[in-house]
Amino acid sequence: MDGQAQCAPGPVRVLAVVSGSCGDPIRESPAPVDPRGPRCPRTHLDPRDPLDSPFLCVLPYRPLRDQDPGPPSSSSSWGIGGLSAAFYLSRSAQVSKVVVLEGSARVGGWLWSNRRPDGAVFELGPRGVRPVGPTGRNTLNMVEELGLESEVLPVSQDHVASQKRFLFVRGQLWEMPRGLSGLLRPTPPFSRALLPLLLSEVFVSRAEDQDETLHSFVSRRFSSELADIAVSSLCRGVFAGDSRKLSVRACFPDLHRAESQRGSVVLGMLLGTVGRPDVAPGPLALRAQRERWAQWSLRSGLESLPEALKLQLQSRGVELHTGAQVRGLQRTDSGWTVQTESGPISADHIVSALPAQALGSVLPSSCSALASLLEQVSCVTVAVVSLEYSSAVLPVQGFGHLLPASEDPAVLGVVYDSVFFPQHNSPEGDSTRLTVMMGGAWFQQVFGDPDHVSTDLLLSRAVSAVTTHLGVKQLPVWSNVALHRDCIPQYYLGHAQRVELMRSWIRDADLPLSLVGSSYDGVSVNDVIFSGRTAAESLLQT
Ligand SMILES: Cc1cc2nc3c(=O)[nH]c(=O)nc-3n(C[C@H](O)[C@H](O)[C@H](O)COP(=O)(O)OP(=O)(O)OC[C@H]3O[C@@H](n4cnc5c(N)ncnc54)[C@H](O)[C@@H]3O)c2cc1C
Ligand SMILES: C=Cc1c2[nH]c(c1C)Cc1[nH]c(c(CCC(=O)O)c1C)Cc1[nH]c(c(C)c1CCC(=O)O)Cc1[nH]c(c(C)c1C=C)C2
Repeated sequence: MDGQAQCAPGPVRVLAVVSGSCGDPIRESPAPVDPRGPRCPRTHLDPRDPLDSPFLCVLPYRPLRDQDPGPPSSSSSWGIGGLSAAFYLSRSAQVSKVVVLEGSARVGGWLWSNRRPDGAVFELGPRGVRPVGPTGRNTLNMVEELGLESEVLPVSQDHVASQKRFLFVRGQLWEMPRGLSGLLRPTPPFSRALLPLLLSEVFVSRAEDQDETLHSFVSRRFSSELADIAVSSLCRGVFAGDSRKLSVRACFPDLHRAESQRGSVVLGMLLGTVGRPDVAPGPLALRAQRERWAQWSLRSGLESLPEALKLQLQSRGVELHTGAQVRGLQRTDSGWTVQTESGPISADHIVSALPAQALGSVLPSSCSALASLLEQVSCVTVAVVSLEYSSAVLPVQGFGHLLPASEDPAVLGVVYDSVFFPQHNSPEGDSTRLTVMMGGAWFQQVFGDPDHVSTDLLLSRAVSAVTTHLGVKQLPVWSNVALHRDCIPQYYLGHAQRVELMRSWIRDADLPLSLVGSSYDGVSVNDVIFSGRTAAESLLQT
């Protein structure tokens, strides 16, 4: 639970600090060499602020009768966590005013869609959202409330992109095992059939330790081969991280709950576990269930979601401010003074959607114990290389492929974007859009300091991965290199306990502060939106 707000009687203002600077500006380059030249002219995306420009969201909050003009307003951009917190706070009748401050110039944080003038969309951050579970239903309910139903692009569970995922292991592409045959027969690159592993897992005893790495958990309960190949790849495909360091409890709480509640992952999956409280599906979420969606996006890219949130917040009277970087936070009798570039702001409560380390660096010295916990949540850097080929070049159809760390630390995986969202292709021709993701936990080791890495090196590494992995001899006709510095938090061993400690420290110190965003309770878009809702609700209950 979030730190409970100790709201002083009288006017109550909530200040949410939300980070929004998202790494380097995009470096876009024409295709390496193509005799016909690039099909599209170089496009320039919205410029982003430098990395050190913070992105702030200030949410003053007070009873309706006690209106306050708040700081001057201007429009700007927020990460999905801060926007969501503002969305859930501002729809409450208890809240008369919400003000959002930030330092960058575009909406959405990592929800970042590169829209080319010819209509093609290249996602630079998330490209698909899952509709399942309480958090998936919650996001669809929000999408509906924002009036975006007609923009939704669903991908059904029967679609080839939902059915087929690949691994690139020992220099070859392998389809991940699925269905009965995948269970009964050994399916390369795995040497053993899965069924006996699943059956024997039921008899493996529970761990005594509080927490365990994903690699150790899966080696212990299933096999070291599964851990080395499948789990290493999975951790790279979700956290861009190292399965030998990531915590099972924090990264995949369902697995941890299955073991602790049922004594077995398999039994937990069959019998179910008690987790997050459920969320009632609205009509769109019910449609997703009926039509068996596996994931969804939006017609103009996922960035439309924060854009619609921004419009919704403005229509509710939320004030949106840019150029108000948080320099520091000081405690006052009634809450906080926030030092910003444009002057100090008073607030009774802060909902922070800054990355944990950024929040740690602006807290006052009286909060040093909390700051040192926050500073332990580090992030990894990912190079996202978008490539467009002029024709259908893929030898296989599916979602994409991943590589275990042992295969190639540099390349995490390749997404076959044009397979599952052909609506985002250029309207002309039969092009193939791919995204190569590189670096993550191995970025420094492979590419060195992100400040000094060359765009050409990243581009040529990505193009050669596509050639080697997929046998594509053509060169791309268009490309874009984006370096996302510190974009995915790593939930290392002990993360969940650290987050509990942060929140109990906040409670014990009566600190009017809530923690929102990908640094704490899950990195997916659904998790982050849900964290905004949880923080808003727990604040409104206080
Ligand atoms: C390449 C990529 C692919 C992804 N794919 C998926 C997917 O397919 N499905 C899915 O569900 N999720 C996906 N995610 C995860 C999801 O997009 C993010 O976890 C989520 O958008 C984070 O939202 P947020 O509001 O917590 O953070 P954001 O605000 O979006 O980001 C936090 C930003 O704060 C900046 N910052 C750092 N220091 C400071 C400071 N001092 N002051 C201010 N700002 C600072 C950082 O640069 C960082 O970019 C992906 C993420 C990435 C990067
Ligand atoms: C190769 C790197 C990455 C790819 N996607 C991401 C990275 C770092 C980031 C990412 N992908 C997903 C999430 C959200 C998780 C969730 O709980 O919804 C994030 C933060 C979704 C996802 N992608 C893959 C899996 C197994 C998942 C989990 C949910 C699901 O099963 O759909 C696999 C995968 N990711 C990438 C590729 C190339 C790939 C598999 C072939 C890219």
